[in-house]
Amino acid sequence: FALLKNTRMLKAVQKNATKGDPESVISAIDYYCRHKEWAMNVGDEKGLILDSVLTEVNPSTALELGTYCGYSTVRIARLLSPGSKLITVEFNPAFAAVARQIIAYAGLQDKVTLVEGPSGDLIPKMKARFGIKSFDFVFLDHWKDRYVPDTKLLEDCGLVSEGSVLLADNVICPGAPEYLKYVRNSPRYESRYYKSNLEYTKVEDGLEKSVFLG
Ligand SMILES: O=C(c1ccccc1)c1ccc(O)c(O)c1[N+](=O)[O-]
Ligand SMILES: [Mg+2]
Repeated sequence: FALLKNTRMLKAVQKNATKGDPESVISAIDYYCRHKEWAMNVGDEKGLILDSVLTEVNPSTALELGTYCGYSTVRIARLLSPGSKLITVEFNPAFAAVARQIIAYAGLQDKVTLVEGPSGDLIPKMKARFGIKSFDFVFLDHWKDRYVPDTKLLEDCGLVSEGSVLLADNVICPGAPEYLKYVRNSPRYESRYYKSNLEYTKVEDGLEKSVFLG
Protein backbone atom coordinates (compact mmCIF):
# COMPACT_ATOMS: atom_id res chain seq x y z
CA PHE A 1 0.00 0.00 0.00
CA ALA A 2 2.76 2.44 0.99
CA LEU A 3 4.64 1.76 -2.26
CA LEU A 4 1.56 2.61 -4.31
CA LYS A 5 1.19 5.90 -2.41
CA ASN A 6 4.05 7.32 -4.47
CA THR A 7 2.32 6.54 -7.74
CA ARG A 8 -0.89 8.11 -6.41
CA MET A 9 1.16 11.22 -5.58
CA LEU A 10 2.62 11.25 -9.12
CA LYS A 11 -0.91 10.98 -10.57
CA ALA A 12 -2.02 13.92 -8.41
CA VAL A 13 0.86 15.97 -9.86
CA GLN A 14 0.03 14.98 -13.44
CA LYS A 15 -3.64 15.79 -12.84
CA ASN A 16 -3.33 19.05 -10.87
CA ALA A 17 -0.02 20.67 -11.80
CA THR A 18 1.06 22.45 -14.99
CA LYS A 19 3.91 20.79 -16.90
CA GLY A 20 7.10 22.87 -16.62
CA ASP A 21 5.80 24.89 -13.67
CA PRO A 22 7.70 23.89 -10.48
CA GLU A 23 5.49 26.03 -8.19
CA SER A 24 2.37 24.16 -9.34
CA VAL A 25 4.13 20.80 -8.76
CA ILE A 26 5.05 21.85 -5.21
CA SER A 27 1.47 23.04 -4.52
CA ALA A 28 -0.08 19.88 -5.97
CA ILE A 29 2.05 17.65 -3.73
CA ASP A 30 1.41 19.77 -0.64
CA TYR A 31 -2.36 19.74 -1.29
CA TYR A 32 -2.37 15.97 -1.82
CA CYS A 33 -0.31 15.25 1.31
CA ARG A 34 -2.24 17.64 3.52
CA HIS A 35 -5.76 16.61 2.42
CA LYS A 36 -5.47 13.06 1.05
CA GLU A 37 -2.43 11.06 2.24
CA TRP A 38 0.39 12.19 4.53
CA ALA A 39 3.83 11.63 3.01
CA MET A 40 7.35 12.39 4.22
CA ASN A 41 8.11 15.43 2.03
CA VAL A 42 9.82 18.30 3.83
CA GLY A 43 6.52 20.11 3.19
CA ASP A 44 5.36 23.71 2.80
CA GLU A 45 6.25 25.06 6.25
CA LYS A 46 9.81 23.70 6.54
CA GLY A 47 10.04 24.22 2.76
CA LEU A 48 9.99 27.99 3.27
CA ILE A 49 13.01 27.69 5.61
CA LEU A 50 14.76 25.47 3.02
CA ASP A 51 14.03 28.12 0.36
CA SER A 52 15.46 30.95 2.47
CA VAL A 53 18.65 29.10 3.44
CA LEU A 54 19.14 28.00 -0.17
CA THR A 55 18.66 31.53 -1.53
CA GLU A 56 21.18 32.81 1.03
CA VAL A 57 23.78 30.16 0.06
CA ASN A 58 23.06 30.28 -3.70
CA PRO A 59 25.08 27.07 -4.26
CA SER A 60 26.75 26.20 -7.58
CA THR A 61 26.93 22.54 -6.52
CA ALA A 62 24.35 21.08 -4.14
CA LEU A 63 23.76 17.58 -2.77
CA GLU A 64 20.51 16.07 -1.47
CA LEU A 65 20.56 12.83 0.52
CA GLY A 66 17.12 11.25 0.35
CA THR A 67 15.18 12.14 -2.81
CA TYR A 68 11.98 10.26 -1.93
CA CYS A 69 9.46 11.55 -4.55
CA GLY A 70 11.48 14.62 -5.51
CA TYR A 71 9.48 17.29 -3.67
CA SER A 72 12.53 18.94 -2.04
CA THR A 73 14.54 18.22 -5.18
CA VAL A 74 12.09 20.45 -7.09
CA ARG A 75 12.14 23.05 -4.27
CA ILE A 76 15.94 23.23 -4.43
CA ALA A 77 16.41 22.98 -8.22
CA ARG A 78 13.85 25.73 -8.96
CA LEU A 79 15.98 28.22 -6.98
CA LEU A 80 19.40 27.29 -8.44
CA SER A 81 21.21 29.90 -10.57
CA PRO A 82 21.79 29.01 -14.25
CA GLY A 83 24.64 26.50 -14.61
CA SER A 84 24.34 25.30 -11.00
CA LYS A 85 23.82 21.60 -10.35
CA LEU A 86 21.99 19.43 -7.82
CA ILE A 87 22.93 15.80 -7.22
CA THR A 88 20.25 13.84 -5.36
CA VAL A 89 20.74 10.34 -3.89
CA GLU A 90 17.95 7.77 -3.39
CA PHE A 91 18.46 4.10 -2.59
CA ASN A 92 14.82 2.97 -3.04
CA PRO A 93 14.23 2.28 -6.78
CA ALA A 94 10.44 2.75 -6.52
CA PHE A 95 10.91 6.19 -4.93
CA ALA A 96 13.59 7.07 -7.54
CA ALA A 97 11.31 6.08 -10.42
CA VAL A 98 8.54 8.42 -9.21
CA ALA A 99 11.03 11.21 -8.42
CA ARG A 100 12.47 11.15 -11.94
CA GLN A 101 8.99 11.69 -13.37
CA ILE A 102 8.10 14.47 -10.92
CA ILE A 103 11.42 16.28 -11.52
CA ALA A 104 10.87 15.98 -15.30
CA TYR A 105 7.24 17.15 -14.99
CA ALA A 106 8.56 20.29 -13.25
CA GLY A 107 10.98 20.78 -16.18
CA LEU A 108 14.04 20.67 -13.92
CA GLN A 109 15.74 17.52 -15.23
CA ASP A 110 18.66 19.50 -16.73
CA LYS A 111 19.64 20.87 -13.29
CA VAL A 112 19.30 17.58 -11.41
CA THR A 113 21.27 14.33 -11.45
CA LEU A 114 19.45 11.56 -9.57
CA VAL A 115 21.78 8.76 -8.46
CA GLU A 116 20.32 5.49 -7.19
CA GLY A 117 22.08 3.58 -4.44
CA PRO A 118 23.17 3.73 -0.79
CA SER A 119 24.59 7.15 0.15
CA GLY A 120 27.49 5.48 2.01
CA ASP A 121 28.66 3.82 -1.20
CA LEU A 122 28.00 6.77 -3.53
CA ILE A 123 29.55 9.65 -1.56
CA PRO A 124 33.15 8.35 -1.97
CA LYS A 125 32.58 8.16 -5.76
CA MET A 126 31.21 11.69 -6.19
CA LYS A 127 34.51 13.42 -7.07
CA ALA A 128 35.53 10.86 -9.69
CA ARG A 129 32.05 10.40 -11.18
CA PHE A 130 30.84 14.00 -11.30
CA GLY A 131 34.04 16.07 -11.10
CA ILE A 132 32.80 17.72 -7.91
CA LYS A 133 35.43 19.76 -6.01
CA SER A 134 33.15 20.25 -3.00
CA PHE A 135 29.46 20.87 -2.24
CA ASP A 136 28.38 24.38 -1.26
CA PHE A 137 25.09 23.04 0.13
CA VAL A 138 23.95 19.63 1.44
CA PHE A 139 20.32 18.78 2.37
CA LEU A 140 20.17 15.74 4.67
CA ASP A 141 16.76 14.07 4.55
CA HIS A 142 17.43 10.33 4.34
CA TRP A 143 17.54 7.68 7.08
CA LYS A 144 18.22 9.59 10.26
CA ASP A 145 20.88 7.15 11.48
CA ARG A 146 22.88 7.91 8.32
CA TYR A 147 23.23 11.65 9.05
CA VAL A 148 26.39 11.30 11.20
CA PRO A 149 28.23 8.63 9.19
CA ASP A 150 27.52 10.41 5.90
CA THR A 151 28.58 13.80 7.29
CA LYS A 152 31.87 12.24 8.41
CA LEU A 153 32.20 10.65 4.97
CA LEU A 154 31.68 14.02 3.26
CA GLU A 155 34.43 15.50 5.47
CA ASP A 156 36.82 12.60 4.87
CA CYS A 157 36.26 12.72 1.09
CA GLY A 158 36.94 16.47 1.02
CA LEU A 159 33.40 17.09 -0.29
CA VAL A 160 32.76 19.94 2.17
CA SER A 161 35.00 22.98 2.44
CA GLU A 162 35.06 26.19 4.51
CA GLY A 163 31.65 27.81 4.22
CA SER A 164 29.79 24.69 3.03
CA VAL A 165 26.29 24.62 4.54
CA LEU A 166 24.58 21.45 5.79
CA LEU A 167 20.81 21.64 6.34
CA ALA A 168 19.28 18.63 8.10
CA ASP A 169 15.56 17.79 8.16
CA ASN A 170 13.76 16.02 11.03
CA VAL A 171 16.27 16.73 13.78
CA ILE A 172 13.37 16.61 16.32
CA CYS A 173 10.81 14.30 14.65
CA PRO A 174 11.56 11.46 13.94
CA GLY A 175 14.76 12.92 15.41
CA ALA A 176 18.50 12.79 14.80
CA PRO A 177 19.91 13.19 18.35
CA GLU A 178 23.39 11.85 17.51
CA TYR A 179 23.63 14.28 14.58
CA LEU A 180 22.62 17.26 16.75
CA LYS A 181 25.27 16.28 19.29
CA TYR A 182 27.86 15.89 16.52
CA VAL A 183 27.40 19.25 14.78
CA ARG A 184 26.64 21.23 17.96
CA ASN A 185 29.69 19.96 19.88
CA SER A 186 32.16 20.04 17.00
CA PRO A 187 34.47 23.09 16.73
CA ARG A 188 34.32 22.59 12.96
CA TYR A 189 30.64 23.61 12.69
CA GLU A 190 28.63 26.70 13.49
CA SER A 191 25.07 25.37 14.04
CA ARG A 192 21.62 26.93 14.31
CA TYR A 193 18.18 25.36 14.87
CA TYR A 194 15.12 26.52 12.89
CA LYS A 195 12.00 25.52 14.85
CA SER A 196 9.05 24.38 12.75
CA ASN A 197 6.58 21.46 12.51
CA LEU A 198 6.64 17.97 11.05
CA GLU A 199 5.29 18.23 7.52
CA TYR A 200 1.49 18.65 7.33
CA THR A 201 1.12 18.26 11.14
CA LYS A 202 1.20 20.30 14.38
CA VAL A 203 3.97 18.11 15.83
CA GLU A 204 7.21 19.99 16.52
CA ASP A 205 10.11 19.37 14.17
CA GLY A 206 12.87 21.59 12.82
CA LEU A 207 15.86 22.02 10.55
CA GLU A 208 19.46 22.30 11.76
CA LYS A 209 21.72 24.53 9.66
CA SER A 210 25.44 23.86 10.17
CA VAL A 211 28.20 25.85 8.47
CA PHE A 212 31.46 23.91 8.01
CA LEU A 213 34.36 26.05 9.24
CA GLY A 214 37.10 24.03 7.53
O1 LIG B 1 11.67 8.29 8.99
C1 LIG B 1 10.59 8.78 8.70
C2 LIG B 1 9.36 8.03 8.93
C3 LIG B 1 9.29 7.20 10.03
C4 LIG B 1 8.13 6.48 10.28
C5 LIG B 1 7.04 6.59 9.40
C6 LIG B 1 7.13 7.42 8.30
C7 LIG B 1 8.28 8.14 8.06
C8 LIG B 1 10.53 10.18 8.16
C9 LIG B 1 9.55 11.05 8.67
C10 LIG B 1 9.53 12.38 8.25
C11 LIG B 1 10.49 12.85 7.34
O2 LIG B 1 10.52 14.16 6.94
C12 LIG B 1 11.47 11.98 6.84
O3 LIG B 1 12.41 12.51 5.99
C13 LIG B 1 11.47 10.62 7.22
N1 LIG B 1 12.40 9.69 6.59
O4 LIG B 1 12.09 8.50 6.47
O5 LIG B 1 13.47 10.11 6.15
MG1 LIG C 1 12.35 14.62 6.11
